[in-house]
Amino acid sequence: MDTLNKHLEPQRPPKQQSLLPFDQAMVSSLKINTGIEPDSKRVTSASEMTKHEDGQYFPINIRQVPGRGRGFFATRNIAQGETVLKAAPLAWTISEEWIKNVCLWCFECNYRRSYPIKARDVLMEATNSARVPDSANGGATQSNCQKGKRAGTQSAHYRGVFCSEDCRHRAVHAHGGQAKWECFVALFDSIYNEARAQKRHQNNARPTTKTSKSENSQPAIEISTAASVFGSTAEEQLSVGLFLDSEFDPDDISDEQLGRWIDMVWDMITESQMRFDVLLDSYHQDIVCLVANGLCLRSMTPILPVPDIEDPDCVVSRKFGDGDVAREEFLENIKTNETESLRAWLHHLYTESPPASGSASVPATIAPIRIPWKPTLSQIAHSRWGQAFGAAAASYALLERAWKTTARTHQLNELTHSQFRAVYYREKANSFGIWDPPPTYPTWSLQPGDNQERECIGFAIYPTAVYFNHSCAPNISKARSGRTMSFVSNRAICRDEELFISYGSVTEPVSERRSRLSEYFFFDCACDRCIEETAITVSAYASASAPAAAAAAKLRGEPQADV
Ligand SMILES: C[S@@+](CC[C@H](N)C(=O)[O-])C[C@H]1O[C@@H](n2cnc3c(N)ncnc32)[C@H](O)[C@@H]1O
Repeated sequence: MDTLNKHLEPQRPPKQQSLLPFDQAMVSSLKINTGIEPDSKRVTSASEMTKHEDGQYFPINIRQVPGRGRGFFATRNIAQGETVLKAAPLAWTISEEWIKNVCLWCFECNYRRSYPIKARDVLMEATNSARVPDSANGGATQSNCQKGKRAGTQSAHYRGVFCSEDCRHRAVHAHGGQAKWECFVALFDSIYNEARAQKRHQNNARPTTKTSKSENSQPAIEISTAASVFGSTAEEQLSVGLFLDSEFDPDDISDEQLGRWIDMVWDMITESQMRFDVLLDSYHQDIVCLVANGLCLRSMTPILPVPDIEDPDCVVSRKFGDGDVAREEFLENIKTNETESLRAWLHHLYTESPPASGSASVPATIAPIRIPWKPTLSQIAHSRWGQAFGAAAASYALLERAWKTTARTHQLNELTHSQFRAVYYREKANSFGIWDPPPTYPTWSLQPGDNQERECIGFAIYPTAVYFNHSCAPNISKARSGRTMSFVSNRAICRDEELFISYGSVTEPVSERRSRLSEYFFFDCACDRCIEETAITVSAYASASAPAAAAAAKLRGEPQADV
């Protein structure tokens, strides 16, 4: 979404993010049980729900929109500057770069010095009752963990901090108490340890396998690995028929088929125990931490009923828990973009700009024609999808190793690739970058250069806020105060109007905006501004390019003539 920003692949992303209509089958596949018992104290009962001072809930509800899935709509007229939603994060992570300077709970950033209260202090508190004062540490205490480290026990790499005891207590409580917090910190520690070990290994061996941040980067997955994965898949797994049929049309393949094919590839990888020696960049390491946090938190929250979007009192219309912000306790309802990303790439593969005669400059996104061909393995591995897939597989490999290490000392069930993917592709598509200084209304405008003045200090998923669709002329702006994200109207909005944020900068020409959204968020933007500007763009070509005009008509939802 806005900052959904930081979700570009494979390099550390510029700006943004993505969701499918809710699928009941997905819920079952998501009943993640990591072995941590649900904490009944965390259930928010209906009686605990509070209303705004004026007795109103947030003035929004969710409706289905043709071509865009679900979206937020105004349930009454909204004045400019009104807060339409305040959301609390369900899962979050602070980037390693800022880990000692940003409070793990309130996201307060102190660039000048590290905060004194360490996440690990909490971890060791229960297991080592004796704590010694540390006069050199601003009055904070030094745990036996640190003493143990000097005594030669396994070194700890996770350096998360809190700005105050209050924040520490809130975080421990939110994670389900001391024992679960210890498990959570131990898991993060293992992730950091694994990542460092991998870095050392790579530096000693072949530094060239590093995931590059540049545009024409090395594939995140090595060609030889890709060949063994995609080779057998492409040749042998005919049930889906991907890549083999010269008449292949990506639109003829259902989500279910694509999903089966993806499942198959993941099964092959895990069954072959293929080792992904891909060095993850810091962005992907952040995402692994976010997924770990999501899996841990997910495992300790009760399975709540899925909201009925036709119900005017559905979950996002309420405000409850955690002060005065809306909080939804589950991830199931969030849209995954796993199959969408594959479909988008297939489209990219099988479409091409029309021939040069009179229409060379028509943007490819609005004038597709099919070119039947079969991509080579190298093309697959080098493709945006191949790279994204490689990064996902390497992320899973890293998390799985860390998970196993943690399971030796903490109660964790085995992690499966389905559980990982269910969280990974939801969080990756829907999380917001946490920018510092925080965006504040009304100055936050996402003009070019805005983000250059800010640091992306981490990522967070706000499940109540994932229903905002994108518009290149948004009527909602974001503002962050601590960990709370507020959504504020930037103009008067009429009852029943859809509410939009922008998933990044909206100042570029229409073709650039649309290809960026397509490339990184896997959708063809169907916002009013794009439709209007595309129609204008296309009318200039209309006489020369019938396919372009037809594509624009398709975009506008008009009946289509054959192209
Ligand atoms: C963060 S989600 C928004 C909620 C989503 N519509 C749902 O049903 O859950 C982003 C996804 O919504 C859809 N979407 C958002 N804005 C869109 C737009 N302007 N045009 C077309 N699809 C859009 C895309 O499928 C995108 O991946």
